[in-house]
Amino acid sequence: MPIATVNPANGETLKTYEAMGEEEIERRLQLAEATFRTYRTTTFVDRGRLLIQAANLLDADQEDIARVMTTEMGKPIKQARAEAAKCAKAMRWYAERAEGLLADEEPADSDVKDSGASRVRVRYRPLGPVLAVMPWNFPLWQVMRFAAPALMAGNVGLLKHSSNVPQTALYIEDLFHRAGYTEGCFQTLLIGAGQVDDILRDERVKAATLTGSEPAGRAVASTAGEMIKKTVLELGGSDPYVVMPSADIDRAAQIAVTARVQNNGQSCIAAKRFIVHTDVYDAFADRFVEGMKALVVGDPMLDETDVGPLSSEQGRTDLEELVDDAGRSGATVLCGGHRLRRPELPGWYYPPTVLADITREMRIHREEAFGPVATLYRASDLDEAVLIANDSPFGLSSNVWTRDEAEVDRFVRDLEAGSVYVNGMTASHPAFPFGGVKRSGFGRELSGHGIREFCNITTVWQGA
Ligand SMILES: O=CCCC(=O)O
Repeated sequence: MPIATVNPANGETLKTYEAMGEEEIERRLQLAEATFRTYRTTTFVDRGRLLIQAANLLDADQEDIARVMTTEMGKPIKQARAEAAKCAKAMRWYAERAEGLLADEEPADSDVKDSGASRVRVRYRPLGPVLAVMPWNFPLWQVMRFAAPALMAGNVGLLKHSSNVPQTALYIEDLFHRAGYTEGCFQTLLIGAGQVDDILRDERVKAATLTGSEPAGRAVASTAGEMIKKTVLELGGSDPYVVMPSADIDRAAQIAVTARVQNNGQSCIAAKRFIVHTDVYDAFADRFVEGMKALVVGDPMLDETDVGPLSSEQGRTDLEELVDDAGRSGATVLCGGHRLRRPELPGWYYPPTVLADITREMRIHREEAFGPVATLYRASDLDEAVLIANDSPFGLSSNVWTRDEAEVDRFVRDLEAGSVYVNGMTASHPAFPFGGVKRSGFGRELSGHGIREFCNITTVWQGA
């Protein structure tokens, strides 16, 4: 894939970039290593000051960077502004808390004594240059939620961003430089996917984090495994959204629409499979379909737009194929659907779609639908709802709607996912761990768990 900005709202190529060659990559790796040697010795106060400055600059740039993101990948402009604001919030969150999150830990006195020590401490030390392979869907947020904790922990970052968001990738590097970070603290590598493997194998790169597709995750994890390097993987999701009879059905249906179409339906934590108790199935389905039909699909630069184009023609083709496959196997299209009903706009649009009568044989039951397409399932009771919810290779997040605390306990006990959101939709927050199980990946981002992922957790044992 060429490194280029191609506007998904009209297919126009606006800017192309040459991939960096071996010499430039070598220069940047050397710089990362050299910078780490000194940056690792800076104080939390110094690091926090830099990160707050970057957050302030980002706030000032909000409208400009929002427009760049929308131009590069098509998200509605209001959501792009919110993404920039969320990044600044996470940067401040880590700037203010990293020292506490990484404070030395002291084991219990009895254990210290038992080990024969006079004192034992656990210290979180940085690892070194970390390679971040990031996706286009939240082009600023995905990077910042790695960069903010990594930089606060004393690591330095190397970014391989998705090839369709080069201007956003370059903006992030520039943002950190303008904030006062030395050049090697955070560098964007404009490279193709084929150049990642060599960089990951380089001894100077100590760890990697990847958010993206399962094949990309598998490739990075397998090289990292061979090289014995730590990785965090955040891959796909096909999150369940379970609605039980005691729920507020109007609200559950209203939030379901947002949960499915946020970011034009291209979010790993978007609710994708709607599993509804048979007693409230019809009521929920009517309201949900009504909400999906009412969405404004159109130019993502307009404030009134709810759903813009998909990020690429291939992305739309993939989604169409999933929907067509379901249709051929007997799914009922409650709204939206196949390409003939695609809105007649020049870009890569796809209409908000709801499919019912889903069976296990359909590809859409097992695969992630990366676009505004929802699948509806009917469950006869809680046990069946859990069975359907867990019948997926993915386990990123989950959503349940019920006012019955016993049911909440059952869902929390049994759902195979990295989080359970009750009476609300999944939304990442700097303070809460984010990540999944099964083929959604491993490791956690955000919170104290996220910042400790790329630390050398060091036991310091002192004798008498
Ligand atoms: O695509 C997955 C990440 C979405 C988010 O953190 O809000």
